[in-house]
Amino acid sequence: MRVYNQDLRANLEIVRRELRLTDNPILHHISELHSKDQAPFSHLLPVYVFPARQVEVGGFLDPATATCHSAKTDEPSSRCTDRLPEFPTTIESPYPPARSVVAGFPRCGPHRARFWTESVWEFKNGLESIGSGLAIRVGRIDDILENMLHEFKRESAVKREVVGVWITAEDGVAEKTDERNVFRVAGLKKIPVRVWKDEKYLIDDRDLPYMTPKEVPDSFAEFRKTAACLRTASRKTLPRPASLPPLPGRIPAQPIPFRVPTTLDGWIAGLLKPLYDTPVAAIIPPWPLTAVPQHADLGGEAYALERLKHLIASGATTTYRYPHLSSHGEDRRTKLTAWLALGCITARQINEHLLDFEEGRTALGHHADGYGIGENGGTASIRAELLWRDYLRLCTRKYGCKLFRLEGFKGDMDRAWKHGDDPDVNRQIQRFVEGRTGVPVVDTALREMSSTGYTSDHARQIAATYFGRQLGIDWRIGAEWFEYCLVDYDVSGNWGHWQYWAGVGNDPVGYLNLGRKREGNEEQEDCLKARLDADNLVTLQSNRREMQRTLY
Ligand SMILES: Cc1cc2nc3c(=O)[nH]c(=O)nc-3n(C[C@H](O)[C@H](O)[C@H](O)COP(=O)(O)OP(=O)(O)OC[C@H]3O[C@@H](n4cnc5c(N)ncnc54)[C@H](O)[C@@H]3O)c2cc1C
Repeated sequence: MRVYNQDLRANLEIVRRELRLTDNPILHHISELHSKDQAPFSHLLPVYVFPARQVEVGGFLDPATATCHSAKTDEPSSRCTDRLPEFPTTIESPYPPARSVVAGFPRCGPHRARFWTESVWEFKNGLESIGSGLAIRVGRIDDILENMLHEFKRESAVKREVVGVWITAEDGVAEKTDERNVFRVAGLKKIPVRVWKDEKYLIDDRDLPYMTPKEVPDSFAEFRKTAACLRTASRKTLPRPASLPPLPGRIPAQPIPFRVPTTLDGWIAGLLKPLYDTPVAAIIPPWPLTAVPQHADLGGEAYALERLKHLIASGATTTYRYPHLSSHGEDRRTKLTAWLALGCITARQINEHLLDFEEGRTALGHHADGYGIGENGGTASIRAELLWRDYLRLCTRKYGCKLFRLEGFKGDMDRAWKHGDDPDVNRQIQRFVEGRTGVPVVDTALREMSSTGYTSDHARQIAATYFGRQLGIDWRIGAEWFEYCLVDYDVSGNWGHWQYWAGVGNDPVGYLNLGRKREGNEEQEDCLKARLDADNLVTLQSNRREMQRTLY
């Protein structure tokens, strides 16, 4: 009989878009149990998987696992082991390329890939600072889980077992499939799975008045009524955990044929490498050197909080949405979305900071206009915008895969869409992607987005309206292009808005007439002035002059 000197009972946490320590329900709960010595496990293993269906992971294929091919016969001969192969090799990924369904764009472009990696890495550093760590892997969540559960128990002087798998719920269709697969894999080993609520939104799921997703109204205005007072609609944030149970000693490695790096630079290089080889990389025109990117921030929780504090201290949260006041430029928009999308910060953290400022509870922002005098137009607008995020997420919950259907939530089968198989339409798509449509305001938005990963809400609306309603092209291609470009890509935010502006989503939407092309593009210029408030245009307009020098 085998004698164990000590049991190792590990809980496995599959980390998703909750890349933060503060206001993190799972970590808060574990930390509480750990501090009272009540945790039902001795070790915690947080695991993050870069999903192969969303981001190209070919840059991590390990040549040492390649199948060697004879130069003459080109037939597989043996598994390569510890030396570089003599003959050309093929390393096959077990996963299909991460490409969009309609147009075949890579699903995640360089701006997001970098920001995402930085955010994961900073989360890993944060976990290490409180006694834990993070195993970062690539592939499919269920494959990694299966491998981990299998390898975990391998020969050891200590009895090692995984006693639970925890994961946070998400509403996207593919994310739901991942969840089901986690249940399947863990179920085969009789390991219980616990699904936690996603708490990065403004209004907590438990406070919504709907019994089922079907009850979510098809109009934002209607939904808005569910939270009469947005200031108090949010729950309290959770404190940063003081410490966590340690990692189990031996952590199963990344399964072949991949090998994962041990540095941030290695991760970024691995994710960017396949992108440079795609045709898309070659067609994006260069960003004019003198133009200032509006979103040049780094990924990770610390940077998100720094940005939020800066917005409050500078008074930008008070002047938000007031185009004629003095805060032109960089701070006209919060630019918090990329962090929100990855869960580096939560909407309720933003709300809580705004409340502290409005009530003068902390010294932050005490020199700024609006300090200590209650809600103002700016802070109220930010809350209203954050509610939009909540709403779009609930629409995804309600409509599932209809989010990606051409006929949209409305099921509008009457519209005749143009498709890329027509050569003329294909050329229009190409020009849209390149930011060379000939409509300056659209081109400015598109080129800013592809070059920097960000453009403002109004600029996005204009580009989406132009593509979906003016050109009448299959709007999903535009949505897929945005998915590639945007640093703040979020499945509900992007696809929900594209439906809306293409006129197949919820809420009746006004038609944003960008005007026909004509001499001097005066109409577009007027439209630009009307739709894009002075805000980011200080940057955008000076960028535009630079761009037009390159473009026209
Ligand atoms: C075609 C199109 C595609 C979009 N794709 C995305 C996307 O992939 N991911 C995404 O998060 N948002 C998306 N949006 C919504 C919006 O454009 C961005 O949230 C906003 O531009 C982000 O900039 P910001 O952080 O400076 O936001 P601000 O304008 O400063 O707003 C503050 C916060 O409110 C939220 N917010 C603001 N405007 C909206 C809005 N219209 N809808 C929902 N939430 C909003 C954001 O979380 C934002 O961080 C899209 C909009 C359009 C028209």
